[in-house]
Amino acid sequence: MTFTQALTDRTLRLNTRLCVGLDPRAGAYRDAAHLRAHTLEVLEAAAPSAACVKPQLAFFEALGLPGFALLEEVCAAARTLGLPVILDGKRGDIGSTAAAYAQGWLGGPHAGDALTVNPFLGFGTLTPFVEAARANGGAVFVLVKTSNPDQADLQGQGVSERIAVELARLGAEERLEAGEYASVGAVVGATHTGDLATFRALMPRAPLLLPGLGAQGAKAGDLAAAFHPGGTGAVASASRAVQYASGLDVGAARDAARTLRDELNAALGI
Ligand SMILES: O=C(O)c1cc(=O)[nH]c(=O)n1[C@@H]1O[C@H](COP(=O)(O)O)[C@@H](O)[C@H]1O
Repeated sequence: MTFTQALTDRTLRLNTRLCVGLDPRAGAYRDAAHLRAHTLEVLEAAAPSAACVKPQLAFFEALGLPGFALLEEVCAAARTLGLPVILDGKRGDIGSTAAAYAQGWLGGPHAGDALTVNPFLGFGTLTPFVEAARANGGAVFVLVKTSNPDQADLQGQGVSERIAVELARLGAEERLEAGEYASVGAVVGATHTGDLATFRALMPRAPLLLPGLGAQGAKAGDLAAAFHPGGTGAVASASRAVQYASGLDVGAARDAARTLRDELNAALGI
């Protein structure tokens, strides 16, 4: 099963459109062992409410080599729990370097996972990522309009819509059954509620990743326009609002994930 098939399957089977972000902050823990234990505990606690999990690579890179070992453990645990993995790396570079990123994060041990990708260097630089995703049953989520207020400096609506049109074109190259999504997805900040219907319409076959739920102010009740009827085609993502819902209380993380899942479903009338 490909990443997008697994995501849709879990969304419908568990009735959840929540992506749980894992952004373990070293400063929140006594030591590396504490960080590791808490991160794995949160993953397990939130999993029943999650359609997928999104480790942010920056927080693992910040830990040096032990961070890479922990990332492998997180990915393995997610697989055991049946959770598709989106590696949030926002990678992008000239084509030859992009190929190395694609090999590292969409091939080998990460085959079948998805990766967030930055299109700033041009549409041609997406090719190695898209090819690796297609070859390995994975997916890419390309930044279209990010959740942060500063995005407006460079991401005018015209730019974001141009990216969306290109992603739709790439998605249309794939032969899909009814209800299936392409391996080329898009990141649209959940904070841009007024734009969700536009991007949904521009990219009918793209799975959408909507980050910004919770800590950045986006509300589950405002995101219905990003979904297709039946509640497929998008996942909304929260990191701090789950992992640190109440300090390091794992029960609170479990409850927060459940609540966000339920709020997303309520907004869709599901
Ligand atoms: O690609 C992402 O996931 C992403 C895109 C975006 O536009 N905004 C955004 O916040 N993110 C990531 O989503 C996570 C948001 O974290 P919280 O604000 O704690 O939920 C971080 O890991 C960000 O790097």
